[in-house]
Amino acid sequence: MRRASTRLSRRRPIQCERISTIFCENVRRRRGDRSERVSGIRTRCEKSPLSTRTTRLSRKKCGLRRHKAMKVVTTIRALRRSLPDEKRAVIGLVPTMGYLHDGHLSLIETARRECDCVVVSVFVNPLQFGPREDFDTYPRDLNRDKAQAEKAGADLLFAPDTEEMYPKPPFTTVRVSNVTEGMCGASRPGHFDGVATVVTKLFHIVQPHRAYFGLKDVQQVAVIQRMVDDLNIPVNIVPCPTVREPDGLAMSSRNVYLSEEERRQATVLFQALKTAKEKLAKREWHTPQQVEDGVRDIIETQPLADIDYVEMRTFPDLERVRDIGNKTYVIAVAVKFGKTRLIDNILFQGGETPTDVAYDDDGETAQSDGHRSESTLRRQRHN
Ligand SMILES: Nc1ncnc2c1ncn2[C@@H]1O[C@H](COP(=O)(O)OP(=O)(O)OP(=O)(O)O)[C@@H](O)[C@H]1O
Ligand SMILES: CC(C)(CO)[C@@H](O)C(=O)[O-]
Ligand code: BAL
Repeated sequence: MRRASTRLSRRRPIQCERISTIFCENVRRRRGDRSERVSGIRTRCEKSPLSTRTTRLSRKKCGLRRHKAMKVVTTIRALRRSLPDEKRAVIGLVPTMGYLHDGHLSLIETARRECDCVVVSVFVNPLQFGPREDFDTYPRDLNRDKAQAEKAGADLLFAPDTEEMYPKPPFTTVRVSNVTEGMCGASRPGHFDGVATVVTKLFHIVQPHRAYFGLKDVQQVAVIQRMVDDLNIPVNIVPCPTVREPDGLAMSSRNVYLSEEERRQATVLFQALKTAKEKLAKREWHTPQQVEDGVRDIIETQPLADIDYVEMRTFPDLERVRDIGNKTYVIAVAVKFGKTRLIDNILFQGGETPTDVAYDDDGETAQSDGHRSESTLRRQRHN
C-alpha cells in the first residue's frame, strides 16, 4: 500500500511538468498554421430525422427548424450565442478530433435521434499527444468534416483553434487515476490527463445534457464516465458501439496511415478478439491468462504486427481479472503496424455462456447507475 502511494506522489509532479512542456512544444510547432481557421460559414443541411423521444422538444420550438443549415463556429462566444435559447432543449455533444468517418457519423446520428441540438466539436487537442506522437501529422480536413457532420444531422460544428481552447498554457488539468493505469495509459503517459482536461473544457463550453463517445476507445469511455461521476458533472455519457469496416477492422482516422499490406494484416485484431470470445463461450479458454496469451498468439501470426498490449479487464472499472465471473469484461489490444498504432477491443458479459453486452437506446451498459433524468440536468446556460 505504502509503496503504491509513494509511487503516485513521485509521479505527479513529473506528469504536471510533462503535460505543460509537451503542450507548449506541440503548440509551438503548429503555431503559424492558421489554415484551419474558418469564420462562421453556413452550408445547406439535409433533412434531419426527428426523434420519437418524448423528452425532446420539436426542433422548431428550440429555434432549430428542420432544413436549417448547420452552423460552423470557431469561438466559444459564437458557440454559446448559437446554442438554443429554449431551456428545455436537449443538447448533445459529439467530441471528435475530426477527419470524420462512419464511426464518428454513427455517434452524430445517435445524438440526432436523441437530442434537440447536436453539437460536434472538431479539435486536435495538443494536450493529449506525447512528444513523439503524431500531433503534427494527424489527418485534418475541415471542409470534408463540415459536409459529413451536416449530412449526419449536426446543428453546430465547433472548430476552435488552439489559441481559442488554450489562450494560455493550462495550469489546471484534470487527472483521473486507476482507470488510466495500464492499457493505453501505460504506453501514452499523460494522454488521459489531456483527454480529461479538454473534455471537461468542452463540457463547460457546450454544457451538453448528453455526450457521445465511441467504445472503440473503451478506456477513454471508462475515464470520462469516472470523471463525470467523481466530479458530479451534469451530463449523461452515452457509449456507442464500434463501427467496423466490412472485414472487421475498427474504423479509425489513423487507418489512412496504413500501407496496403499493413491494412490487410490489421484485420487480425478483430479476428483475434472474436476468437477469444468464441473460445470462452465454448469453454476452451477459461482464464484471463489463456485469453491474453491466445490473442497474442493469433496477432503474432501477422509479421507486421508489433504488440503494445493485450489485456483483459473488467468494464467500466478496468480492474485486472483473476477469475472470470459474471461481470462485464473487455479484451483490449493496441498493436502497431509500421508507424500506425491501432486499438480495438471486445466487450462481453461473463457468466455460464459469455454474451454480448447489451446497450439500450440510451447507450448505457448493464452496469451503469441508471439514466439520470434529462430534466435534472437542465439548467440556465450562461452566454
Ligand atoms: N470505429 C468507431 N466506432 C465508433 N466510434 C468511434 C470509432 N472511431 C472513433 N470513434 C469515436 O469517435 C470519437 C472521436 O474519436 P477520434 O476523433 O479520435 O477518431 P478516431 O477514429 O478514434 O481517431 P484515431 O485515429 O485518433 O483513433 C471518439 O469518441 C471515438 O471513440
Ligand atoms: C474525446 C476527444 C475528442 C478529446 O480530444 C478525443 O480523445 C477523441 O477524439 O477520442
Ligand atoms: N481517439 C483517441 C484520440 C487519440 O488517439 O489521441
